[in-house]
Amino acid sequence: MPLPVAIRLENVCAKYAAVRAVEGVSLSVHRGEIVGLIGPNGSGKSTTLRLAAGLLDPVAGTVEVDGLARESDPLRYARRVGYVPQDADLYDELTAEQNLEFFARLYGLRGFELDAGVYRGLARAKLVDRANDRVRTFSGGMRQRLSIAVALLHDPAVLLLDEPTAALDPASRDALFADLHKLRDEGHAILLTTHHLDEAESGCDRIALLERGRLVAEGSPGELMRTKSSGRPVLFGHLSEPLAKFVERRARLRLGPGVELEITGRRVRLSAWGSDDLGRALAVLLSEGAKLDAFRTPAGRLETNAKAA
Ligand SMILES: Nc1ncnc2c1ncn2[C@@H]1O[C@H](COP(=O)(O)OP(=O)(O)OP(=O)(O)O)[C@@H](O)[C@H]1O
Repeated sequence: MPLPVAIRLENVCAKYAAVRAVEGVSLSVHRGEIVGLIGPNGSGKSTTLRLAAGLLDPVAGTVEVDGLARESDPLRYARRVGYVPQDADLYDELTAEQNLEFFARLYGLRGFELDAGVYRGLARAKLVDRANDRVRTFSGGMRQRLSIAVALLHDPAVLLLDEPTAALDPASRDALFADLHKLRDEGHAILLTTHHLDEAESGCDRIALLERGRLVAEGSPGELMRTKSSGRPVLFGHLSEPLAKFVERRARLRLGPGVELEITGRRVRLSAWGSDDLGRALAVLLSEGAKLDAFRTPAGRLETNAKAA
């Protein structure tokens, strides 16, 4: 029997001035479950997460954690939610311990509770032996672990992560998912966004697919594979060096119709209508100077196709 629902979005809509970013999304995440929000750029993933975090007010619909509507008690709601933004909100010039202490004080921890929270955070982030090192000396994986430990300082039931793997290499990404699986098994409800279908497929219990602000499919990775597989070839890669924005723009101009290129941090996803087109697109990317460490095209894996949907 599934554990109770921890976070529930019911028919939620969000706008930025005239831009309708999320339209009528209903989604629940149970305790002991990891749900991955996927979708193309601009489909509303981050906005949905910000709604769930209580950082953005919906223009319609309700958002609840453990049955508590945000508007009824915003402070209690905030205590139940941990949010890890895309760019880690850490202080580079402070040490790991000082960062944890700073945020723990903001959460109102004092005395023994404060000391215990900071130590638990260091242990959770596997940074006990780096407690006194400044964050600016940390790798992407270490920063990400520390950000998650900060988000969990007040022991929330719900953990929300925006593109948590964007700046991670494949080994750190796998380590992150191992940590998330442990948190899930401890009973946390986890909602995360990703561009990468392969990691949603292997790391999440359920996937929700957004397109143009609407939830267009939801289910286990297996279910979505059966209903949404389009056979469109896709390639996942990892850049050994970040791609300059102007190079990315130039490559996009040359890629031609039907080719989709998504770059998140160092992670690359390229898809096209056919294998030949995909090969040509890869050649364009490489000729523009992209340095891909590794790439793979998982045959028969979950792939969505916004144009054909
Ligand atoms: N602060 C903002 N002001 C105005 N429009 C915004 C703002 N943030 C997002 N939008 C718009 O809202 C829509 C949804 O954006 P959102 O960032 O939620 O999508 P996303 O799926 O997370 O995209 P990405 O994968 O690129 O991060 C887009 O049209 C975007 O341009």
